[in-house]
Amino acid sequence: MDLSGRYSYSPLLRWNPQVEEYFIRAYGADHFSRISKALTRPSCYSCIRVNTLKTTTDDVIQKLLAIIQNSGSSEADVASSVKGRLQNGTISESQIPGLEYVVFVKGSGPHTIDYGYEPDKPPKEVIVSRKCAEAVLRGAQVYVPGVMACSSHVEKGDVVAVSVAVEQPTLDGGWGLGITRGTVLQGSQTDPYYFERSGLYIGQGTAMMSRAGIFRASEGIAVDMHNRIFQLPSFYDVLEGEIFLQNLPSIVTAHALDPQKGERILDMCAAPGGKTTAIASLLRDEGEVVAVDRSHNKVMDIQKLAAEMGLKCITTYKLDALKAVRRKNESNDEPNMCNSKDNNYITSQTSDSMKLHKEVPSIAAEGLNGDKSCKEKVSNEKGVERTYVSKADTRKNMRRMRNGPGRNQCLGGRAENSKGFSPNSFDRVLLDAPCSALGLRPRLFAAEETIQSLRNHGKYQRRMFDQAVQLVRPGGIIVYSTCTINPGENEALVRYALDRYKFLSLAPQHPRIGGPGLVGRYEFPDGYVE
Ligand SMILES: C[S@@+](CC[C@H](N)C(=O)[O-])C[C@H]1O[C@@H](n2cnc3c(N)ncnc32)[C@H](O)[C@@H]1O
Repeated sequence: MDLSGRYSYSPLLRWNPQVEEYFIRAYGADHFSRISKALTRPSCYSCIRVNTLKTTTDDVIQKLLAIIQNSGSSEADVASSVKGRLQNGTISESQIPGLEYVVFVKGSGPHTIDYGYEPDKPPKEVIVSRKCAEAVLRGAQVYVPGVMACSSHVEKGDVVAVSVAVEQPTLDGGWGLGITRGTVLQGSQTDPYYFERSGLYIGQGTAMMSRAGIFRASEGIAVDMHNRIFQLPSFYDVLEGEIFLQNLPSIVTAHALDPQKGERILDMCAAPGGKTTAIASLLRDEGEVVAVDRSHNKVMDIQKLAAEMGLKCITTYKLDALKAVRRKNESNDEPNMCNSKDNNYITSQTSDSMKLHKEVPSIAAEGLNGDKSCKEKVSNEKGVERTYVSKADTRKNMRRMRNGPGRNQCLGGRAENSKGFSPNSFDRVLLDAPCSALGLRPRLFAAEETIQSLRNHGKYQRRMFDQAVQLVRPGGIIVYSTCTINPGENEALVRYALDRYKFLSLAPQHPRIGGPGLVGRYEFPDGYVE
């Protein structure tokens, strides 16, 4: 029997049938099929944003080359782990105008792997969960919790083939993983998911524990992946504070916002802070970036990243972006709504500005003729005075000062609560909205999203956008971005914004990477028109 197809990597992404039909209608069958296939693979480039406040692009390239060559670098330990993965890699400075501080490192793949199959002597195997496999495809190792099943008699040091169990249809019409953790594999067709795992082999590795150890331990590396389908460099812990690994569309999003020194910027859904720190760097740390997120722990992550990158102009708050506009009775300021009739906005829309990057589409909505009054409020000081802190929070803070940090404040820091901000109080607002994330890759399963769940994302995003519009000053800029391919969360939001807020218009964006956005309409079976 020819089993070369079985021990290969040729996944087919599963979608909810209605969602698939909707995307095919939006993109066309061929284009959607290419998108769907591309989503199953990692990007062949790693993208590094250089922290130009601490170092230079040339310096980073030199250091990375030194690490690869393992030439007396103080990061020798890391070097040895990076080296193997970078042998085929090339490092280059971005040629995109304005993005000279971005470095690309090329990976390779997909590679064909010889799993050593011989008739009647199948290789020893490990099955991992889908999430684990997606991480492995991005360059991670196989950690103990990700292992679902393992051949009998696997000992430490054995070479194992690694495949993935992807969700399958269940009898009740849903999707499930019908495999019990700890299952013993026989290498035969009676193994769980035997046929379903055909074409889902993601590489070969060395078992770091015996089979018993893998299922007894609660943490640690189970399989050291030495032979991968995709070889991507891993820069975990390398040049900390000097570089930040970030997808190119995220870097472009910060550029689209075009922050200017001294401005006051709001990042409405900021954690873990990738775009916040990109904006602060573009400001050269001069101005104020107010970064909010609704999760306390995630706000702490932003603080940690800002400290690591040496950025001081970032102020963080825990805040629900749906309540980002301070209520009138909590403010002394008279709200100066930017949609008041007195504001004489000019709407200019060019077809050019509809060319949105698909992975992270963004619009810059600009009121061209607004007043710039909020500029003078900007300083490099923390913007605590601009946010309302309740009496309860003040009491809590005093208690904390007396008693020291609580369990959640183990870093010594804390996330200040905010009750929101005054209307028109920001020069620019980034709304990097929570979304269906259907543009993130590699992805091995996509059928969990339904038409209804996609529509709910859209509703949530529109409510957030309604807040963003109020917070930006007349003449200011809003950038909206997602990491999904769902037009209902991208182009449809842009349509909503322009229809509902006549004073908004699309603004040019630099740099512009990718093609134009989609134009059209879709009528759902329930009559809903998008
Ligand atoms: C796409 S991620 C943001 C990524 C971030 N901008 C970056 O570049 O690192 C979306 C974030 O929105 C946050 N979020 C979701 N709902 C929120 C809400 N109602 N208010 C504030 N943040 C929210 C999530 O906690 C998550 O961190």
